Amino acid sequence: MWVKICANTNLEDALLAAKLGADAVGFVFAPSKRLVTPAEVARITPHLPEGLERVGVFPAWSAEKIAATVREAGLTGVQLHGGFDPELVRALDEVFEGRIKIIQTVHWVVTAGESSEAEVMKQLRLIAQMPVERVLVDSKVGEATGGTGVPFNWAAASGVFAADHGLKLILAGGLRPENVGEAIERLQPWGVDVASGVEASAGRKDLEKVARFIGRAKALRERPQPPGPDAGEAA
Ligand SMILES: O=C(O)c1ccccc1NCC(=O)[C@H](O)[C@H](O)COP(=O)(O)O
Repeated sequence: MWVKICANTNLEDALLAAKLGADAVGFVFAPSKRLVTPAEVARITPHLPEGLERVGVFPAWSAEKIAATVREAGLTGVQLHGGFDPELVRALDEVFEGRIKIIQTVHWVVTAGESSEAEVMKQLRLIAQMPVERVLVDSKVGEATGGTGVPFNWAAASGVFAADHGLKLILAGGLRPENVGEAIERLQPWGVDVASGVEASAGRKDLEKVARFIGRAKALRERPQPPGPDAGEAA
């Protein structure tokens, strides 16, 4: 199970996530209580272990601005969190030539009486035609598109996660040490992602919560995937 500990704001927390077995750490460049600047991340990444993925979470910026931030901040991946824009994905693929992993975020709207199932399924079909393998499914609560701490309707999402769209789905939104095991068992994602659920306060991680979250997630395996370029990297 691939695990990303997101919304890091300092070296100590990012190193802790690495030490406890995270596959990736995230840094948020979108408006957030956990916002960091490229210069701040540039001071953190040189001190992280080689194999740890460093993912920037981006709002709807231009390809040029994202690429410049990737270089300045020393990132290995980009998470496109400001909506699905095929032109942006193509432009980034051209600039990075496969050297930087792209994660496309898709939002599941958390609103009473509504289901995002059809819309999310439609977006996944479109993304499957793009040079993107990884898709993060996250909660949208009102205007908040990340770091919400609110899970979406896993029962309604089970068909979406079980469908064979050839993508690596990463589950996010309201995960915590207490519910990540149930979430994995119900949806069998390729990976899981957490921000607020392992914090002591906004932007500060809680050692014990991070340890319990990673321990629980790593004890469970994802559904077997067809072999691809990433095969075997997230055991
Ligand atoms: O974490 C944030 O504060 C954030 C704010 C705005 C856009 C994205 C953000 N985080 C991106 C992530 O990948 C989070 O891990 C994901 O939204 C899950 O957050 P949480 O529900 O708090 O675990």
